[in-house]
Amino acid sequence: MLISRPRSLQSIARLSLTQLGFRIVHIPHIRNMSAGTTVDSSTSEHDLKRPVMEDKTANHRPVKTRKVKLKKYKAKKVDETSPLGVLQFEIDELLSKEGLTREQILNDMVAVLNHKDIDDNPMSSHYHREVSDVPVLQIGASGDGLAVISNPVETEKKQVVVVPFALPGDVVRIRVFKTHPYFVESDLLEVLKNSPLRQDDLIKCRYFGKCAGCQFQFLTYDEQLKLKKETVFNAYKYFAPQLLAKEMLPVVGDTVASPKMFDYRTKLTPHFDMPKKVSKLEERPPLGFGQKGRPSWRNNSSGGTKSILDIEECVIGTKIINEGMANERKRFERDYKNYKRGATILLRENTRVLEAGKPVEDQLGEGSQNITTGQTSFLEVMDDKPLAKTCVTKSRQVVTEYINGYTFEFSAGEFFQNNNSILPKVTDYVCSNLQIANSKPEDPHYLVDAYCGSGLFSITASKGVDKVIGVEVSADSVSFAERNAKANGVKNCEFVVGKAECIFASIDTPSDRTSVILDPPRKGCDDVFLKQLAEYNPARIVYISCNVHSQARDMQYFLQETEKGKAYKIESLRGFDFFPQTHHVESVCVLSRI
Ligand SMILES: C[S@@+](CC[C@H](N)C(=O)[O-])C[C@H]1O[C@@H](n2cnc3c(N)ncnc32)[C@H](O)[C@@H]1O
Repeated sequence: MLISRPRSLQSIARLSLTQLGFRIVHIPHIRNMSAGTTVDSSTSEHDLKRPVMEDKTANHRPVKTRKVKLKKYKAKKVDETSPLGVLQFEIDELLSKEGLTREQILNDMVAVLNHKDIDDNPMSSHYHREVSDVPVLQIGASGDGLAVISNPVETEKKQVVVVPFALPGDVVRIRVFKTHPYFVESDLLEVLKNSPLRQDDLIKCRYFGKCAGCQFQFLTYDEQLKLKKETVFNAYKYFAPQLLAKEMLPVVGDTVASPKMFDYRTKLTPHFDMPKKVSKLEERPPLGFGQKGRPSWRNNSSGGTKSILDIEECVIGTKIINEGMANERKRFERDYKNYKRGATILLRENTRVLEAGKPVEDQLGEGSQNITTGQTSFLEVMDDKPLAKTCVTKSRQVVTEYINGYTFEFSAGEFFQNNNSILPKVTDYVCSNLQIANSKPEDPHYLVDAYCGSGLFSITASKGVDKVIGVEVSADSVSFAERNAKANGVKNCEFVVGKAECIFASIDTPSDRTSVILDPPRKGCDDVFLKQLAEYNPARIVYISCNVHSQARDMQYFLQETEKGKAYKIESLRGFDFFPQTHHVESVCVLSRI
């Protein structure tokens, strides 16, 4: 009789008998099947219901129906431009370098989830194991190392393993702890041989190597900038391959450095979880940031071992943010029993220009307080004028930033760029790239700032143009954009609450005299918007993005799939390092009409 089995069961049987090396393998449902059951190959891999069958042997008793419930493997749908989506491209690239195919690295998820070995251990215990002497081959956009190891069960196969805190050229010992179809996740246990890139003496933070926040502290800053340049190039290689093939990409420019490499983050959000099945906290839970796996390579116990690390200071946070964190931790120590569920604490830097002759304390406003003295903590800083910095913890409270001579106010909980040290460079760069070629000073010049937030680019670019129209979906941000324009004496900006996709219906500025700034959220722009943008046909486009992968996808769509987009070229492309010590890169792509 022909036995047709679903693929995963076939592979379970094959694994069990030929590759595990066990004498007998206890797989009762498979033994029954091989006694003559036919399973339609269209049956779900995961939920097999055996039909009632007539046993043609001895006594004609019907075989009882038995339901075999296999645990399902549910692959989550991922956005291609998310870190997991990008990893798929990086895996393919690694496989092609190593002369491997996807079939050779496919893990049998059903076996991992359902199978037991002769000693009744779950099959996952074979997959999830320590592996030593693993050479790390490449580094991905998320800052994790990638390597190839042998499949522990199907020995002719390999596995791609993601190793956080590992660099190409490192040789490491790892523990594999999670299996996915095309890769496995691991913890870095020990670095056996250092990559030439690795400089552990540069590490400033005792939580580095454990905390999910930073990935690059052991690299020189130059190396970090080089890696980010590669990330920009790779993003276009993966998501805009047609542009690469048709030589429509300029050479990626050097990544623009952040003036501050540490002490730059003006916003941090430490959090804590309520332990499961606990309605009242009896001991203070860890308060800090997420732990990246269970690494042990740095051999220290800082931060504890829970999934949230207890973190007292953050070397990339500004000084006043760290003071606020110290205050809020003390307050949490005192009040944690009052919390009924986990929470996030907002820490946002606020800057005020000090008026001469008035006590500083009277000019601070609300902010994180020292719980012993009840005083708002502050830092006095001398810039071109005397400033006081405080740390705001209430999301509706208004905070102020000073950038390139402009003042910006916004709600502490709303979007605003988090590294103010690099913002003068970025705003200058954006302004200089909005200039329309061959225009005379007397020619009118317009700017549309789609996704304008509280007006950062609209206002800083307003001098060079006759009129700015900003669009933003958050009404709160738009009211701040209006308020910021007024406070800075800027009269040529108009802000609209609405979706960027709707802006073009109401824009009446001549397109060949108009430049457009795009600064969308991580997911990028949608096709409807890009089509309308192409139809509008502006003279120049400056696309700023915190996700270079969605930017690359959008650029290919705009230049290849829209009618009028074909009449543009990418003039320049480069990263800005808004987040030193981390893998993040902000990308700026400039388009002009051919
Ligand atoms: C990355 S932020 C940029 C804000 C601003 N350019 C800045 O640098 O401060 C993206 C902004 O887009 C807004 N946004 C999200 N979806 C939008 C949409 N469909 N139309 C207009 N604005 C949107 C968000 O509220 C957010 O303020």
